Amino acid sequence: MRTFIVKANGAHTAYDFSLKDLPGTSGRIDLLCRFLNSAFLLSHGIRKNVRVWLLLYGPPKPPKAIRFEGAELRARLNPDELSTAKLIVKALKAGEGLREPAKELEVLPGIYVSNLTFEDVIRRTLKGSELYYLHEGGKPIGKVNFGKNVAFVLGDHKGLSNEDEAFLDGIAERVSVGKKSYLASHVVAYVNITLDSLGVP
Ligand SMILES: C[S@@+](CC[C@H](N)C(=O)[O-])C[C@H]1O[C@@H](n2cnc3c(N)ncnc32)[C@H](O)[C@@H]1O
Repeated sequence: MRTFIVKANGAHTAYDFSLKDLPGTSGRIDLLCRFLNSAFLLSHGIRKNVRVWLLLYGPPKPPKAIRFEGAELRARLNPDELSTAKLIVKALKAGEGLREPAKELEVLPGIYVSNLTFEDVIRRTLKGSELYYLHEGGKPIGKVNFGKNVAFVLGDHKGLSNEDEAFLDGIAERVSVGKKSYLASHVVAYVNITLDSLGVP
């Protein structure tokens, strides 16, 4: 099982943006759409062994956590950003009335929304997976011995904050796919393909 956790510090937590201008109005939800597509899509199918947590921390009411489960997804993830953005909008609308800190609401099969924090999600994930933080300065990915259940944390276009990094220190090994800073959606595609070649489920 592969889990990808992306912390999007500016991504809006309510549907107060324009689908016609995602990069300019949503706090970069366009980036999250490309991330989801790279995490799940194969040429003719979907990766059922993938879970993605989107942690949205932008205005007006952070946090919002949206979980996508490959094994349960029925809604079509298409390569275009707009249809993926509409799934995120659906989740944000469904989560508007949520008050409980830990309750997850199923929005569509395989898509859940909650008020879980980044730290909550990391703690949950640690119970069943080895945790890695994808970072340019980390250990080269080819030198890591991965187990069966692996989880990776990534930042958005601005990267993780010092506080987020301090929280991960000691609980997540830093792993790198190269010295250059790549787009998060490219990194997740590279990690998926590398894990495929290493035979990691
Ligand atoms: C666009 S990058 C963020 C760049 C941002 N300027 C920074 O300084 O962190 C988005 C995320 O992709 C991951 N990433 C980018 N390049 C990477 C690399 N070479 N190896 C591992 N992870 C990488 C990191 O998790 C990063 O936070």
